[in-house]
Amino acid sequence: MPSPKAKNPARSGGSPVFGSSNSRYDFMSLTKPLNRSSPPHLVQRQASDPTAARLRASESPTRRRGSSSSTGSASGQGIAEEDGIRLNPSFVRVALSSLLAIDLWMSKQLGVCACEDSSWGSMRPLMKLLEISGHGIPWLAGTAYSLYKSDSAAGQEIMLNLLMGLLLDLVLVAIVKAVVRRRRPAHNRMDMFATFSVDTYSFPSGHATRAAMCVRFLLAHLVLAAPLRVLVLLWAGLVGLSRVLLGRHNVTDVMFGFWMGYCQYNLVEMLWISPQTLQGLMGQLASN
Ligand SMILES: CC(C)=CCC/C(C)=C/COP(=O)(O)O
Repeated sequence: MPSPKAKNPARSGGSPVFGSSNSRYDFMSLTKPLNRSSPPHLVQRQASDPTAARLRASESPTRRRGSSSSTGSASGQGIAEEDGIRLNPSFVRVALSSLLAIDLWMSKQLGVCACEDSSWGSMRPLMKLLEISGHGIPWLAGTAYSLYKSDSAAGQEIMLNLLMGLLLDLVLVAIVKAVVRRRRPAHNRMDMFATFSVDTYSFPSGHATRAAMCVRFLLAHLVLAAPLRVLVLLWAGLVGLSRVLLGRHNVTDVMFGFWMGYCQYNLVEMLWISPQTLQGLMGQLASN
């Protein structure tokens, strides 16, 4: 993830390319030539840098092998061979770096409601309303209340499983956020209510996972008229979009979040607690 710190050289010019240092992605200049005395993590960055690769190609092992014969240095040849390996940056790494660069650029362009004086700052209250509609607290409270109020076994079963799904979502998102540790976009104003400490991180968007999982859940278990089904889908899409417009997330955080939430629903189905399972569990608890 791009370091939001002003130290970042690419903020003041140069093309954004990513490298990972301490699990963080930073900008680096494409225009700087390869520095042989670079620390190892920078050398690693330069390996994924196509321009740097071109620069290195101009001193490729074949060329240097010729020049090394003039110097006759065995160690020089060793370095050339070593560099020969670095000259083949993996296509996946380059593609990933480019994707991340596009992601950062797009997310910055789309963060038009990040603060009141942003270009679409007047839409911020509406975006924050969408944020609240996808927040964990109203969903947990609403589901727990419906479970409590439900007087049919079928209704209780559905609400219990939705509650379980919501809790599972919180745990899984917290694990991924803690592992990936991608910082929120620099233009985000951290004024969200009721967050966990892992919510300082942005990958994946918890709102997007919850929205995707809940939408699948509701469409599968509630009998809704077609216009309502469309509305539910639209709501999820808008929650995802609002995350980027508010500057809370990069586009990939939300896209991955939607995918993760979609998959989480499969997990909820696999772990489905039926009245029989519940009775069995209760029986086991009572006998222990
Ligand atoms: C306090 C509870 C129950 C949930 C926290 C919900 C929350 C604030 C998630 C962060 O969402 P994003 O990752 O989309 O910003």
